Amino acid sequence: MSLSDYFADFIATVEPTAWPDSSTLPNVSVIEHAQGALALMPDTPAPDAEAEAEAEATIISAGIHGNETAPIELLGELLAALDAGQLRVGAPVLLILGNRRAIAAGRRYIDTNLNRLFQRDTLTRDDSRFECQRACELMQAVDRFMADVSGPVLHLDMHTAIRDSRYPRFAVEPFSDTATPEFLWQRLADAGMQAGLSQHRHSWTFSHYTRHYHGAQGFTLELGRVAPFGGNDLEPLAPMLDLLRARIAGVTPTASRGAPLVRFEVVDEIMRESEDFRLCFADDIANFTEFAPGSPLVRDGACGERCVTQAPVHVVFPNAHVERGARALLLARPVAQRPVRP
Ligand SMILES: O=C(O)CCC(=O)N[C@@H](CCC(=O)O)C(=O)O
Ligand SMILES: [Zn+2]
Repeated sequence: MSLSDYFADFIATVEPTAWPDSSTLPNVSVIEHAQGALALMPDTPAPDAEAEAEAEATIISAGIHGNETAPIELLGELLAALDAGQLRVGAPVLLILGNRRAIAAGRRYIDTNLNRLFQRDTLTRDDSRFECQRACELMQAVDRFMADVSGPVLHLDMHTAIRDSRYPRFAVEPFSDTATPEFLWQRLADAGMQAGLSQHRHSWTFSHYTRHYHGAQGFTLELGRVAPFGGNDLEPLAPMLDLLRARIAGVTPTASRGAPLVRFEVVDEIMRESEDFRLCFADDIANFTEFAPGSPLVRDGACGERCVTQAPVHVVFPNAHVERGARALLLARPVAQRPVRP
């Protein structure tokens, strides 16, 4: 069975799909850590993969939100290249397709937002909601992969945003006590990312999981705007595809040096507290739109109106339709840029 067929079956079938014993990839062990989560472990790592100062193993995930199709198409490109022998596995990689039922239905989620559930001890297998079951499986898959690899790991969890953005491609850095090394930010810039947004507190997303519990480097990557399958412009994502290919091959990416990311940090977040909740600005504003002090942001039946207080803020991921108690928008401010060395 090819990798492409395996993942296509995984989305299409309601029955569990098992990875057959015989792998079609030469010199690579394929291990199914969960349905839709395959580890590719090379018998002999590429020389670069061991020499690199950066993380050698990679977790590549797509489809955590079912309607975010560009990342699924990128994963499809990687699978096709692996199947055709055009891409060799030179470093361990865990390939994950997240929310099978939501992908098949073309929806963000079925029962609840999968990307808020990656927290140990709060989630149990007894919670029958589809995404709760899936989060348990994916956490276990990551734990198993991490037990098999040595050295640092990079997790790239690929998404697309609901709305336009002043920076169409941006990386969200989960909260952590340890800083992301500068060379990794530059790797993302080389891969066509335009901005970086650092979280100010735990958010229990998938990339936060690998970072928080396993000390991996991890990012949520926003790769443009949500579109149906076939409606994505993959051209601006070509440098990202190059980075993913290089990670799998265990080689240093050859991409040209991209402009440094514009860096932001989250300073606050606003939760939806009641059913009676609305945004005080047009529903179609772009991510990173700036609001001046005094501007009203949201009106909530439980908490009243929230306005910008002191300095201007940039609004990211505003969404009045999230579940009650969930994050409805992030407020961010620019981080002073370090001088660029020639
Ligand atoms: O456009 C939106 O409002 C959401 C796009 C998306 O799914 N973003 C991720 C970001 C996760 C993070 O904060 O790291 C999400 O909301 O899960
Ligand atoms: Zn998403």
